[in-house]
Amino acid sequence: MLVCGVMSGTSLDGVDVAIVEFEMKNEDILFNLKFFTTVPYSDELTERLQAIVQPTSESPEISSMNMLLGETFAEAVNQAIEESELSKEEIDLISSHGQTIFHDPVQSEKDPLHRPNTLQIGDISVIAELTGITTMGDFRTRDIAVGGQGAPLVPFADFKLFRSDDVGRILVNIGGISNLTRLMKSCSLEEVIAYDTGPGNMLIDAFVNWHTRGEQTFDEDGKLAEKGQVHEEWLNQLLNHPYYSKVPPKSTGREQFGMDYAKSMWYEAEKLGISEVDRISTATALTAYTLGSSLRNHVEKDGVSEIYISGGGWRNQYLMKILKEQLPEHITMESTESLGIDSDAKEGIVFALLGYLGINKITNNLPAATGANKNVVMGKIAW
Ligand SMILES: Nc1ncnc2c1ncn2[C@@H]1O[C@H](COP(=O)(O)OP(=O)(O)OP(=O)(O)O)[C@@H](O)[C@H]1O
Ligand SMILES: CC(=O)N[C@H]1[C@@H]2OC[C@@H](O2)[C@@H](O)[C@@H]1O[C@H](C)C(=O)O
Repeated sequence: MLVCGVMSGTSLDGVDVAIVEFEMKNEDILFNLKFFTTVPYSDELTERLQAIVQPTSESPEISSMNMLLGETFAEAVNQAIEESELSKEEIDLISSHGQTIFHDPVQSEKDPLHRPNTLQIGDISVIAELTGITTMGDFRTRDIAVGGQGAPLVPFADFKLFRSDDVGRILVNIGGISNLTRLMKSCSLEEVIAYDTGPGNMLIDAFVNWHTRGEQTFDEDGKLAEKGQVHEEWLNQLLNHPYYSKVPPKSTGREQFGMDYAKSMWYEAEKLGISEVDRISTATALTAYTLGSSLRNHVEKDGVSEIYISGGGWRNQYLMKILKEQLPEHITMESTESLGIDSDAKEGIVFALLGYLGINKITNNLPAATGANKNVVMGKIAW
């Protein structure tokens, strides 16, 4: 079966399209990435989305953006199919994550009418109509409906694709947020541990944007962070954020580590007289330390010896250098490319897999990672 996975992450910079062939062999799922591309959003679209992901955004804008993103995703898929030289008739399914606009998966204790919720937009009916291909999407709500956090969803696919009978592994993705999946040697699905560790590139991107007055949107290869000094005292204050000491399963996003938090950090640093470049170094260290301390917890007690990184953070060489310094020397840290998976394509492949399972009515959530009270088939379909 050929599935086109469509992923648009928290960085709001574009949409990834991965065309993947799947085959079920006994218990194993075999996959073959046929084509991958990233279609960047226009600057205007990124700006609009940055406004829409704020909790103050209004329903008319969100509702209209739902339709516009449906069109954007459909165009990206049509372009990918054309470039891949496959024909539309060969593609059995589009599986689209959508763009997360809001994620609030914990029941409020104060408001009895509040409900755990998550919202991914980019309407699947529009995608199905403009591509002519059956489309699946809106995965997370089904997991929330059974008491889960609706995130992270990647660990289920990590288990299916990377679990080994020879070695314990941790898969890490550093996108806007960082997350990890721990797969002990020969582990069962129930033994998987996975959670968001905290910020990934999100704070670094915001700081670089402000420092360069909008000229740069990220710290290319970590060059700016490398120039500065980590401000240890401020870093220690930042490490007191309550999210880091929460016990998994846990997930986070812009609601905790987005623009409001970045702004409060930036002004706090200004008051403390910390230079802009040192703020970028310290934000980079915050990502490395929080991820590093979570990794250490697992490598030491769970017999893990291999760590594989995906997501844009892999390209931030300074971040990777200080992350490596956090780990015991015998641990190998490589990109998922060494497992045969392009690190940028990984999330697209994962959503193609979740759709492949969903359309075959096979459960595709992982209660151990999301906290759900049962296994369910996530995803809605537009034929
Ligand atoms: N050459 C580079 N040097 C440093 N950082 C980079 C480089 N290339 C990409 N990045 C970082 O990677 C980010 C994009 O990562 P990615 O595409 O994995 O995020 P995402 O999928 O949107 O997020 P998430 O996985 O959290 O949903 C950019 O915002 C940037 O910070
Ligand atoms: C609600 C939401 O979109 N969460 C994203 C986000 O980006 C990274 C992290 O926060 C993770 O929890 C999740 O995405 C990946 C794809 C996941 O569900 O595993």
